[in-house]
Amino acid sequence: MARKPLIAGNWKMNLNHLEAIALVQKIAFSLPAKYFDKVDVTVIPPFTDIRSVQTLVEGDKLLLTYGAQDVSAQDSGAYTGEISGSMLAKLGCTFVVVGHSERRTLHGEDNDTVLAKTKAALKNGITPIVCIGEGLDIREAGQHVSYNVEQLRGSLAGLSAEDIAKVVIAYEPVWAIGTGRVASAADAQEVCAAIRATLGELASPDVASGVRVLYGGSVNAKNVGEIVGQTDVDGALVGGASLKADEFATLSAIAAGGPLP
Ligand SMILES: O=C(CO)COP(=O)(O)O
Repeated sequence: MARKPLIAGNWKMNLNHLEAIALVQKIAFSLPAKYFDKVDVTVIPPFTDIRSVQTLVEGDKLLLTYGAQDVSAQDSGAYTGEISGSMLAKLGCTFVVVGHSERRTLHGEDNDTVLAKTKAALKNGITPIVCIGEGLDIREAGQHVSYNVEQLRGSLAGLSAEDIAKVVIAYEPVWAIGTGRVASAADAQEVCAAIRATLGELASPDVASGVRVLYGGSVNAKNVGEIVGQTDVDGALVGGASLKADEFATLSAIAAGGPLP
């Protein structure tokens, strides 16, 4: 099944709502409509920027989409500081990142939490981008494939094939995030292929062939072509390079198969 590449820019805790508007305008200007037939492009700003991004995207009928970096596992109630899936749906979010390694590490999110948040996204019609990835110790011990397969199984445990068909998976080796140390294209392919095989077991080969599996970790305009050229890599979750309009537009164009803007 042909899978349309997805380039998702995870801004992390960067840019206020005014800076967000400026960046989205620049990206949209740099990436004319013709590219969007061949690549889906989404920005994932902090919560406080989303309303402004929504107003801009809807007002100017931009073709890029947007999402959030996290979602509560709860529907509503006494959960100070949490943001619900229905709130994000109301803001027009297409995607939500779930289980990013920074949340797994800094906020103690385990697979059960990630699963609950994945369900919260699905319940509200938002596509979860479920993140998995090994640390350097696991990679050096040669355990990365089995580690990622187990993390994937835990993060999707009990979901129906119909639900699995609606998720995006992001493989982000922790040692490659923000370090400038990108996994080789072969490394990315090895784990992404194992992810797809596992999705085949959890759902069906047919479902697995339609699910987008992204790579993330020091992706930039120079390395994105080789990475998304791999059979089982369907795009990228981009951190640092997504904060620069020109670079993000260029790498999105490369993922679309060109030409460069
Ligand atoms: O964590 C990432 C995206 O979610 C990757 O970040 P960098 O692209 O800055 O390495």
